[in-house]
Amino acid sequence: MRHLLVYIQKLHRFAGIQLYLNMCGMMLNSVLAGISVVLLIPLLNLLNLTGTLSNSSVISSIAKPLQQLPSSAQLPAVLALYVVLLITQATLERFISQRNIQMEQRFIRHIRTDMYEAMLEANWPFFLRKRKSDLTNIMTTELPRVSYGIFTSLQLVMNLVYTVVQIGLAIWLSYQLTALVLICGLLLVFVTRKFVFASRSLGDEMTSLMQTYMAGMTEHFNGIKDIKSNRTEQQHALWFRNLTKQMERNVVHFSRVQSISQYYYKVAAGVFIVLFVYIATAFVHVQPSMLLLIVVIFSRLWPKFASLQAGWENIAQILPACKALLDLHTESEQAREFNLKQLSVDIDSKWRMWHGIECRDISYQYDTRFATYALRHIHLHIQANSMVAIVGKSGAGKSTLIDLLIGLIEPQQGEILIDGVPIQHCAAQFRRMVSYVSQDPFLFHLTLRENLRMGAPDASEEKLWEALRFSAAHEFVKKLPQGLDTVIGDRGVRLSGGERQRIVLARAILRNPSVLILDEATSALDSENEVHIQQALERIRGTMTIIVIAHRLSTIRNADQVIVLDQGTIVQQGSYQQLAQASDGLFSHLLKHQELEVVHH
Ligand SMILES: Nc1ncnc2c1ncn2[C@@H]1O[C@H](COP(=O)(O)OP(=O)(O)OP(=O)(O)O)[C@@H](O)[C@H]1O
Repeated sequence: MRHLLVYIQKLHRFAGIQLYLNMCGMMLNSVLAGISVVLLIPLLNLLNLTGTLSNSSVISSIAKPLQQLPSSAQLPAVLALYVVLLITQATLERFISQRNIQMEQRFIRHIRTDMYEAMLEANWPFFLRKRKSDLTNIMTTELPRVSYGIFTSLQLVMNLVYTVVQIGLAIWLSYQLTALVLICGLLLVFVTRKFVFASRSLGDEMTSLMQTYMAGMTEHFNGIKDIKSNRTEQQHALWFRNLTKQMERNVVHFSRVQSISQYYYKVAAGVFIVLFVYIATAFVHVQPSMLLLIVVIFSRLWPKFASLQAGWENIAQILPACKALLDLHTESEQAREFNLKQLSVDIDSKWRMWHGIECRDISYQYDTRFATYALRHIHLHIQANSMVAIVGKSGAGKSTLIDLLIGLIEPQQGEILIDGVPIQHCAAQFRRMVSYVSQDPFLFHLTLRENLRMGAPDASEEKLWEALRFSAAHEFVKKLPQGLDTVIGDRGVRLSGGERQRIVLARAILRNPSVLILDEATSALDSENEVHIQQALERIRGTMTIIVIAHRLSTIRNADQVIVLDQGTIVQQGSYQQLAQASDGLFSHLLKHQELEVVHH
């Protein structure tokens, strides 16, 4: 419940006076509904149905103003008032429901944006800990459940107010019978409380089923090529059938819980009405006309009791979604690395790195609970505008070192300085000046032009082609039927791996970075295109710092400095020639191995 209250407080802060106006409107509506019931009294009186009761103080105090009118005008006046009341109530209800929807949608947008921006502001370790599908699930499934819960609870409050008003009215008419109804109501709440607990645990189950569903869908469609080429469709279909069966059971179970509790209320309503009539006539001796009024009031009140119960159950069912959303929000806030709104103000777009990057005795562990280090005691200096290559076997720590150098992760020990400034003080600024091309180049489902302009929105057409020429991509782009206007498929799948790499490389160079990082960025290229890119890198050499991770050692022949990593430590460092000549070193071992591979091919 605590988690839901946090969101209701947020709504309170967000909507302010609007929330109270809407609630006042809803209350006014309940009062109008109550008045329309009270109007039945003069109506019954005029129709001579109140009999001896016309002398009662309650009836006469309501009927008195009417007696001022001529007797022939009394019935039309009451009927007209009744119609006016009904129209006012319906108009008010329509107006309030419109205002509520507007407020609801604005608030949903607010919590959606708030959550999305909080995640964008979170640091990289936050994303390392999270499954992407869980984040998608929260944004697509849990968030609407939360907003539904918030407004269901507001509705619940209003129903409570309405119920209280109607109870007050009933007490005024007959406190004995009202007390009896309330006791019956409380008894029913006690009996049906187990349905609220059941709804809560079904809500828990639904949250975890939806997480599994979303994770499964993301994985299966990402790995669809593997699934199809290895003919594992059947296992996946079986998994899917089982999971969806559980989801179906969960929803059916929840609706069964709700229908049982509603059934209890309906049966109880019938039994109680019979009991009231019997007790009222046999023991309390209430006049039939008063009894009729009370039956009218309770026949309106009882469905409200039933809807209060349904409201509780709905809220109990969405509480796990509130907890999941709030936990994620708190976690992303704790992992915040910058303020999105402040970012563009703080960044100096002309900033360049002049001296270089220095690593002083850095060590890094992905999981501090274990004694395994991804990197250990790294001392390193990368001169500004030089070309540095990082080599090593798979798992040696090359990508981890890059993540540290650009401040995506922080070392547990040691420090990294950019032009003498600790990276944690200038990471946002520094990363703006870095172009990073990863092992798995990512393209958005947009046109080639939009993809290229992602990092440089103002780049001219000429600059785009220049960048494409740099990455040896201009010829294949020219051949595309719509050239730069070609929409590239989901993650750019309509392009080959090598073509994708060249487009991402063009995008990286368009930003005119101060530091260009190529993490296996040319691994999918044929040797002809790789030579083109090497020549292009030679041309820009000296104008920016270039850091290259490469398995193909032929590509780093011209590097100023080669760093050899093994099991998280630097085992060799120097120029290509120096390292190649050190025959007992790891580098010449790697070199020999690759020469052998070339001969075999
Ligand atoms: N997110 C992670 N969580 C836990 N351990 C990780 C994570 N990423 C990498 N590691 C571990 O850290 C070590 C270094 O990994 P890293 O990816 O930096 O190596 P690499 O040299 O770039 O390898 P490759 O050439 O295969 O990409 C490896 O032992 C790897 O298992």
